[in-house]
Amino acid sequence: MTDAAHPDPARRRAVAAEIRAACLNQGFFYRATFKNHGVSRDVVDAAFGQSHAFFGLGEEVKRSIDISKSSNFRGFMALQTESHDSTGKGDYHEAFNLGLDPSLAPDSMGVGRDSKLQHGENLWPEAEMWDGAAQFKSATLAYYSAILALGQRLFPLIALALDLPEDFFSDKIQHPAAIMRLLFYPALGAAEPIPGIGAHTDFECFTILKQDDVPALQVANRRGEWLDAPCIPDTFVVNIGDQLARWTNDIFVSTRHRVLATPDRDRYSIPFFFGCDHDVVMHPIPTCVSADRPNRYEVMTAGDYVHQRLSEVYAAGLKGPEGAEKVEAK
Ligand SMILES: O=C(O)CCC(=O)C(=O)O
Ligand SMILES: [Fe+2]
Repeated sequence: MTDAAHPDPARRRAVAAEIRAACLNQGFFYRATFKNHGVSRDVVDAAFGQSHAFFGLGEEVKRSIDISKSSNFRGFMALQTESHDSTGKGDYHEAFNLGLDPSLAPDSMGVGRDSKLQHGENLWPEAEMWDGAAQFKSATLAYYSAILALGQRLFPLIALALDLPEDFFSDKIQHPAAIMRLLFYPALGAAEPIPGIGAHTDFECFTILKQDDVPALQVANRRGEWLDAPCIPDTFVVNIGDQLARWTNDIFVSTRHRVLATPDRDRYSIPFFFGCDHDVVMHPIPTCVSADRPNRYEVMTAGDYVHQRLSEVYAAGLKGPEGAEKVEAK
């Protein structure tokens, strides 16, 4: 997949057809990172460089921005804090979560019914604790901005792929509920295998994932068999999330995926979860319902849907910060 917002409509329709085929079948596709996507290699390299630096810090600095100090699920999550796996041992990764930063979009702050969940403060390390704090913030936000823009350019292609006008989603992604995570999967060594992240589907419309060169990601096909999603240099993996699967009346597939334990190498990845504005009412997409395929889902707002998913996650025992029912979780 190489072209995003190509000026030639025929080319855009061709790309959209490729996306449609991928989304109907496996819900996963690869996109070239640097070609025509406005995401520079420097921005990607700097974000990964800063991710290495951050996770290499001592516990004291990382814990200073622990997620328990956030009212909206931002900040650092220590190893095995969350669990997607039925063993309940906790996924073997550390994370740093952020959302749309007030410094990037002051006009989006406080917008919407549950603006706290959608938009709010991120937690950043203090310069007194880490002299690399400013660099960490600027590289992370540069990457966030680049991928936010890429996601906004992907929506018109998704619209075309669904036989909708290209601008169908434009008014629905004005204040996007986009959450990004820096993930660090330390080498397990000889320890008993624990999944890096247990099998799950993502909540939002789609995820734009950048992985490093350590293979560990797997996706389930329709028969439930696990297939490797290899690291293809200079690509993003894009996968459809539950919000879009639901909105498309299950025409698009939200695929289960997982990350295996990495025995002898550390692994880093950066997923970016792109949800639409929380006050959008997810009426079934008109091209996805018919007499033969009636709408399968209750109509609700994107925000209510995310809340519902979160309460399921919390009911399953993931401990959140105070006011957890108000927070974004993965
Ligand atoms: O690290 C990866 O490759 C995937 C991460 C993931 O699936 C998630 O954070 O939801
Ligand atoms: Fe995921």
